[in-house]
Amino acid sequence: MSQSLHPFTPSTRSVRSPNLTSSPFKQCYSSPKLSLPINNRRFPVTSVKLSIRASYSSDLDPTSSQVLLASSNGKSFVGGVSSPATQTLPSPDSGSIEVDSVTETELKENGFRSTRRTKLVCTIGPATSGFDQLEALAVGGMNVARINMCHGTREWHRGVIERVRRLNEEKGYAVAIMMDTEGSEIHMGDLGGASSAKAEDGEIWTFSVRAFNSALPERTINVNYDGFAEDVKVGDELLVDGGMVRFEVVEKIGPDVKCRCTDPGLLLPRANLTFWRDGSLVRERNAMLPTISSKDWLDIDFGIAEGVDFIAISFVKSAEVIKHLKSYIAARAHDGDIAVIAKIESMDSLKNLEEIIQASDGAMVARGDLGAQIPLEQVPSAQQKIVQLCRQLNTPVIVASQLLESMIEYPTPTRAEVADVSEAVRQRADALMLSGESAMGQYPEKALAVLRSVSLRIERWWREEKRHEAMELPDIGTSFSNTISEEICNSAAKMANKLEVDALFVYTKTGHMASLLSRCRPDCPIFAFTATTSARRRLNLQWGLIPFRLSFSDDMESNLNKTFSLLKARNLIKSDGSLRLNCYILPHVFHKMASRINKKSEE
Ligand SMILES: Nc1ncnc2c1ncn2[C@@H]1O[C@H](COP(=O)(O)OP(=O)(O)OP(=O)(O)O)[C@@H](O)[C@H]1O
Ligand SMILES: CC(=O)C(=O)O
Ligand SMILES: [K+]
Ligand SMILES: [Mg+2]
Repeated sequence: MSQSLHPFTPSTRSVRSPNLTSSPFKQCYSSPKLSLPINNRRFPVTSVKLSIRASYSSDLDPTSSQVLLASSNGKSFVGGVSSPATQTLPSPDSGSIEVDSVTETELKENGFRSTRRTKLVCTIGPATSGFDQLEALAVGGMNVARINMCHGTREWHRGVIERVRRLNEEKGYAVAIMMDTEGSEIHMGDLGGASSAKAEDGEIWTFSVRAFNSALPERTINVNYDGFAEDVKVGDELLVDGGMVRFEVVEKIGPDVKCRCTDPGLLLPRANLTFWRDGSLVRERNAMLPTISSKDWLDIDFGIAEGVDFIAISFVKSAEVIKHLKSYIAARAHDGDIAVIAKIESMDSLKNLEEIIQASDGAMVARGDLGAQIPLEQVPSAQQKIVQLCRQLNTPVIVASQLLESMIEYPTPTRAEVADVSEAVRQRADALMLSGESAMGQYPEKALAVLRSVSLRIERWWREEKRHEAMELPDIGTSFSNTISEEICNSAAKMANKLEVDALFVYTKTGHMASLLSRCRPDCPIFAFTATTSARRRLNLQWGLIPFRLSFSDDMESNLNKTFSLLKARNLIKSDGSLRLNCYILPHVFHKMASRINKKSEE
């Protein structure tokens, strides 16, 4: 057998764990190759001494997460590709491993190191809600399907959720579902059922808060916010969708506001409205509207009942609302957690950015509305800042809106759009999102293919040319055990880059260790083995993680044996065992070392 294992241990053998005596660990311990960076600035011995006692007595379960690096010499993949559609899926019992069939194909075709790291979110609308259309997106690399509660009925969304779930079950995908709330900002009504309306230069349109029982009169738009007619003034500028269409307020007649179109364009149902006075956004009483409206709460109940994986909250203003929603979900969601995503799309959210990101399980740079609230030229720097901060605070981040806007109508993107997508990938956002391109565009699959190919190309470029500037990652652990996890992941990622290994393996119950590894953005993909289907789906949003579902125990040796035999059985590694493991890292090895050092210094 050509398999050889080299552990990541100090040169002394006395740290050997008593239960690690049989194959494959025997071999590991016979040829230790690496020495532990004990003097590493990031893992000072003194801090180990100070806090080691606390770590055993408190929340740390040294075996709850385990990290391993794997290398295959780039040759250990078997070429045979099984079609996702025809593959027989193992049942989710303890003797099986589940991985997304698209990823599996990609791993077999391209090798571990060439898998896509940037995750892709597609908004599902009329253009993509059918089973076959959803399947085409799944095949094309959709990791998360987003449903926007601004549009459609709950019944309609329920149908989408059911189809995505069926797709996952029948065809072996792991597409997660994100529900996006409407929020209570001002928006237009649904255009009386029309899919769009064209506003021409100079035309007079009526924006009204009246309820119309019959059909809407011509050139009339319903506004959802009762205070609208009172709050606007003659001379104000009215921006639809952040400036896609512009009007000037010319007259107010009771509940009706007459406006002249100054920038013509297409009005879409439920488009967002903002009004500006003397160059500033007017935020009258609407600033007092709740972040989560009564309709949103009903939608949230719906999302919990349907077991969605993520709930994205529109127009978040502070961390309070996120905390409130998380406790609401914790009290109600029985089937695993639902992650809460804060949409950064208002001035308030920028003001309270750090506390919002701290409180959330994820964030979205919602550039559509953000660009209506701050000057457009400030959106790129806001994006960069949000993406960086999210990574520093270990919160996954999605870059959303208008990435490939022209592809709603045309089959190829503009060069500028490709450059925009590249920039988001280069910033190493966790995920990119399609909105109208996939919801109601003419070329949803093509748009997704562009996101995929640009992501792959930029990621490769950056690996090959080492373009990435190192980002200072601040310590975020709030307890000693968290700090240990963090340091282990930082070191593992560093080693993985240096040794050019093919993958990092992490066994993680909650996904926390996996996300700490993802935060380091290593050069190789991270195989995250997790015990539940819901945790696996949630990991789908994070950069570089390849989530597997696998039942595992606290016995690392049996986990590894099981993982390798299951990966071999799936043809993900060669059956002759030629996958070479360069090294592995186990938290309890660190702990043993730490306690030894502790003892020694006491002697
Ligand atoms: N479920 C749906 N039913 C009908 N049309 C939809 C649906 N979802 C999206 N769309 C269409 O796709 C467009 C873009 O979708 P997206 O979800 O990005 O809308 P948005 O209203 O701009 O987003 P947000 O309200 O979150 O800022 C929408 O303006 C709408 O026309
Ligand atoms: C996605 C979203 O809500 C926005 O861009 O405004
Ligand atoms: K929304
Ligand atoms: Mg928005």
